[in-house]
Amino acid sequence: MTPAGFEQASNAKILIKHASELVTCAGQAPKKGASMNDLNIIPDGALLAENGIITWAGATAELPAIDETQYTVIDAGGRCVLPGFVDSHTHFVFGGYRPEEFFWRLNGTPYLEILSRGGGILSTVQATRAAAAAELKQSAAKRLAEMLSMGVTTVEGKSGYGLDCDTELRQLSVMGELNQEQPVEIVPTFLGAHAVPPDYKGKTDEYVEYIINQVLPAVTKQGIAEFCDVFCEQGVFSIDQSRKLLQAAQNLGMKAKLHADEIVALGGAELAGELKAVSADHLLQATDAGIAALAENGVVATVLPATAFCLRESYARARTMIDSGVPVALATDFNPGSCFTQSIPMVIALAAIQLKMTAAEIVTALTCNGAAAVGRQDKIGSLERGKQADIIILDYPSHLFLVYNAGMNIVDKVIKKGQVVFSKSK
Ligand SMILES: N=CN[C@@H](CCC(=O)O)C(=O)O
Ligand SMILES: [Zn+2]
Repeated sequence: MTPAGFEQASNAKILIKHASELVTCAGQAPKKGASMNDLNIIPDGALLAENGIITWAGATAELPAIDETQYTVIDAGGRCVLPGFVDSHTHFVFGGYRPEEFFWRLNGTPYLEILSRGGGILSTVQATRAAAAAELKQSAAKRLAEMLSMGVTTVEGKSGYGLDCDTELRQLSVMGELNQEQPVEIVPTFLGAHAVPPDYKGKTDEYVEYIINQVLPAVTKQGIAEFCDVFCEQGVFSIDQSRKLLQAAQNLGMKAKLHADEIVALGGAELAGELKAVSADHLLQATDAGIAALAENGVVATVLPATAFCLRESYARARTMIDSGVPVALATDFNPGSCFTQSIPMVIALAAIQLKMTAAEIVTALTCNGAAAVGRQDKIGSLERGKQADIIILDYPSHLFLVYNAGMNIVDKVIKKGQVVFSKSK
């Protein structure tokens, strides 16, 4: 496995030809309802890119006349080519680990009980506060490299393990630096309202005021987060507290996301609709009314089946969401507690088997709908003229193998902005 140097010239020209399937995912994004099955596949497809941007996509037989010696030429040799995956919900910058918690949960201690006893998220907060930026950066870089090898070309990353101004800013600036230094594009999200820190125990309203009055302004002043998120959950942040915080963030120009209806049906999906949040995530317990609110307001439902699996909870009703016209994205939720896996193959397997999504819907959910969940659908998520050349080449001829070769990583090559940044084969 050879991750090629990201520092290579980005003005390189690249030609990919003879893709058995060029899965373009072209068209309006996000896709919803039946259109989530529209992958717009070009058989025996080809693609040209220059300066990191796709200039042409079509059938190999119709390639424009070009001087191939000026291009990096990749013959896909009858394999499937598709847009890079967007992992639109992760918490990949953190200190410490919590393996013991996984087993407490398996033995019956609920996730929220561990948190209310001062463990869970709060134990990662302690470890993250104690970690220097360089240490956080080193472990995060390794996690990004693992994601890249599974075809992830863009990842959303959340703060939320500081719960104080300094550490939240440190997590976000680590993401900013990594964004410049390695190929996986990072979309930073401020999650200061991830839990109530010990010094504010029993004073959640005061903590929300602290976030609104002190931390949010510092984050926006530095311009280091695009989204603001909140863990809207029973015993964590209420609907009213979440609304107040997200409205304050929206007033400062940030876009909203919510951890919604994960453990308890609190009405987070309805709040996401009311606020016209970009995405509502988890949604294991979302009600019919909540799903209707997402559909009416075009909120992307980011479904995280690996978390439900690791928590042994019932899965989000992705089928109902799709059939109700909600644009659905899939993501890993990689974090040190509820879901310590960045495995895209696992997410795909769970989506097919447990969420009953089709292979095409899964590809849509991980590409153009994932792009919409991070507000970048105009730049990434599909292979069409004008979009960024973020591309995956599989080991096999069809996207169906992503599901069929259950739980396996079948990504052979990853191209980011027109450069080969990961290659399993020569
Ligand atoms: N549920 C809230 N936040 C994370 C878990 C964070 C943690 O347990 O460290 C999630 O999305 O699953
Ligand atoms: Zn999360």
